[in-house]
Amino acid sequence: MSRPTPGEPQSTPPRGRLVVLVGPSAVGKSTVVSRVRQLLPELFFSVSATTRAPRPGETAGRDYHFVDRAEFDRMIDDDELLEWAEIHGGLQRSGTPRRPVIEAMERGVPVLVEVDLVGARNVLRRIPEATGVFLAPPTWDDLVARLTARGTESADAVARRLETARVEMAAQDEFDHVLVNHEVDQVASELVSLLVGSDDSTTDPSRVDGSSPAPSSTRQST
Ligand SMILES: Nc1ncnc2c1ncn2[C@@H]1O[C@H](COP(=O)(O)OP(=O)(O)OP(=O)(O)O)[C@@H](O)[C@H]1O
Ligand SMILES: Nc1nc2c(ncn2[C@@H]2O[C@H](COP(=O)(O)O)[C@@H](O)[C@H]2O)c(=O)[nH]1
Repeated sequence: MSRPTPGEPQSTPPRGRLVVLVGPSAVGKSTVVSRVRQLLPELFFSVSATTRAPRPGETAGRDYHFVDRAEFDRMIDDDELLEWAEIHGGLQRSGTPRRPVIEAMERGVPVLVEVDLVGARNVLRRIPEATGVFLAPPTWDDLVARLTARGTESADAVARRLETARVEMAAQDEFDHVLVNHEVDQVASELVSLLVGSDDSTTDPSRVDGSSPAPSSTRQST
């Protein structure tokens, strides 16, 4: 294997793309993310730290790093989080460990971060090259049906999540893409395109603004 000679510029891989996924509770973010992880095994999915308890079926280290409030506060104090937020009116705190995200991008690996609205705004402000994706339900009634059918929250928690959802739905225009989760496989493959660049606008001479063309289920939000 040949080594670079001293002084010779070393080639570094292009930074991996960072996609920030946001959407109201029960729109299907975790379901879509699981599918994306199957379709794109090289993906780095950012595992958040959270103070909430695991749901049935969730695995520590895969779905979340479940930590207590003291450990979460230590992570904030030691500046280990790229962003963090109080979720659902302070019911829980969740945050994105910074180092793994930056290191994966520097290795050229695509990165997917799933956060709430506050977290998404903070990541997009701190890392302007990131692509913001809002996952929307087909209709408000579909969202309510998914949340209640999941059956993981009390009636109070459902009401609080729907309050948060109204605020989140009103913010969808802030994002680069709005994907409507009619069908998990369709949305997952659109996210894969955004992560690995088959949407690359440089291959489309009709685009002169440098922006990415919209994937097929992207809705122009009004
Ligand atoms: N395209 C879809 N069509 C019908 N049901 C769906 C679809 N996508 C997800 N679901 C269902 O909706 C429910 C909520 O999905 P999921 O838990 O993935 O949502 P989430 O956005 O991650 O929620 P939260 O933010 O509360 O963690 C689940 O029961 C899931 O099976
Ligand atoms: N700001 C952040 N928000 C996060 C992070 N990880 C998850 N989330 C968001 O929290 C809510 C609730 O999620 P749940 O799994 O408890 O139902 C949802 O909007 C997630 O996107 C994070 O690291 N930072």
